[in-house]
Amino acid sequence: MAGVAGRLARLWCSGALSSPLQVTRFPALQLHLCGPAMRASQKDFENATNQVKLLKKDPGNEVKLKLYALYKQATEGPCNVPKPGVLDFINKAKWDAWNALGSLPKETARHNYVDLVSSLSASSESSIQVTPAADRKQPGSDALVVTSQDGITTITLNRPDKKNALTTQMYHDIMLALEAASKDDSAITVLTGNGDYYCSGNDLTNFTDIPPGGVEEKARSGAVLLRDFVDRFIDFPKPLVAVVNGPAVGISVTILGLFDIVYATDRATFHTPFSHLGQSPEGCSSYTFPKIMGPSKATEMLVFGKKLTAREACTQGLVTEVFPDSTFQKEVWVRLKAYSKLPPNAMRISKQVIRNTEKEKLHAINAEESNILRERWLSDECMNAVVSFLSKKAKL
Ligand SMILES: CCCC/C=C/CC(=O)SCCNC(=O)CCNC(=O)[C@H](O)C(C)(C)COP(=O)(O)OP(=O)(O)OC[C@H]1O[C@@H](n2cnc3c(N)ncnc32)[C@H](O)[C@@H]1OP(=O)(O)O
Repeated sequence: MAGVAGRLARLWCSGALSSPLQVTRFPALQLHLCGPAMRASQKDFENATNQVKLLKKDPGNEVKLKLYALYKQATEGPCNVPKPGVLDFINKAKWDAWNALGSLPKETARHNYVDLVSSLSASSESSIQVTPAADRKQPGSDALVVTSQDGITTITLNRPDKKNALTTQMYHDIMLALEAASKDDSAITVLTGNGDYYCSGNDLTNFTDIPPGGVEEKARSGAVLLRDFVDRFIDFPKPLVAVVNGPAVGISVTILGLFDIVYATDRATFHTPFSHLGQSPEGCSSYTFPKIMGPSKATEMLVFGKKLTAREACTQGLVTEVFPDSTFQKEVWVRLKAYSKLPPNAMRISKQVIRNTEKEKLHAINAEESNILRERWLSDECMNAVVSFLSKKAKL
């Protein structure tokens, strides 16, 4: 290592690496420096296919056809299926668009697709980062989108029409995403939401999917899932940042105590209405919240369900910094990009020094909270609250 570092230092001082032109003399370095503008890799392409799902504005039929055609050309080559009948308008329009690309090489189609998506992302004022290359298995559904760029892996909750409520599948997908992010080459991992909410907590319809073993079995498997889910946050080895883009409810609030940084828009609120729902705290909040804000403020939140504004949450130490909504995305991502350039191993080790002494305790607390919740889920208080929400009688 010292030899490589020394050689690089000498090259740098001699000016050999100071000009972009001269970089071409070092093919290994060139590999790292060529971005989508020069050549769209398979990873860039995969990432662009994910970015499309996060576009805020509908790009219109013409662009959608163009995207479709380029995608097909990039993945399957020239149009190779029979022309649909004239009355099959939609499929015929798609076929025409694909066929019109003729023998365009797959690589060029891939490149054009990445370019087109990138221009759409820039113009859609997306609240989501423009993010190429992610070398990972994508989650099982569009409800979670994972992207990687500039040393940051971003896990985005993407069910804006349901206020990003967490389905059982999403818990599993978040765990997989954290597992992958812990091993990838990013320095920082971010959790955020798409749309006006950060997250409305546990999807209350999860309670309606009763297995053959009945409600007891449902409560038991729910507690196992909760424990596994929270364990991943306790053990996550890299700096973990919550970019809270809007109101946060339930478990999305409680696990914030396990994050290293929490940035919030001034539009965000923080709400843990456990008593209203006949439930009890999770995500280690029974320990982290009193530690962060003192027992009485924690009681107001966790027992009485007091909803905090972003500024109140910041004063009480749950939120690191609050930004005006109008500049939130810009300011936060500029900040995170700068942090992500810091030496990753140093950041990882410093996090461990800060967090490791508490890990065992947190695991024990998580186990206890999950057990208690298993009982709560079987209570009349909880069942009535869920039925009430599902029959649209009650909201928070
Ligand atoms: C296995 C691990 C278990 C871990 C346990 C965790 C505990 C918790 O997380 S407790 C917190 C549970 N969350 C809630 O109680 C929130 C319930 N939602 C609401 O009170 C409201 O929807 C809202 C205050 C979040 C938003 O109200 P608003 O009027 O702005 O929008 P809505 O029209 O109500 O919502 C739009 C749409 O989204 C659906 N939805 C929102 N939140 C949830 C949710 N948590 N579960 C299921 N569905 C949710 C809502 O029903 C609407 O759907 P429709 O458009 O189809 O009616």
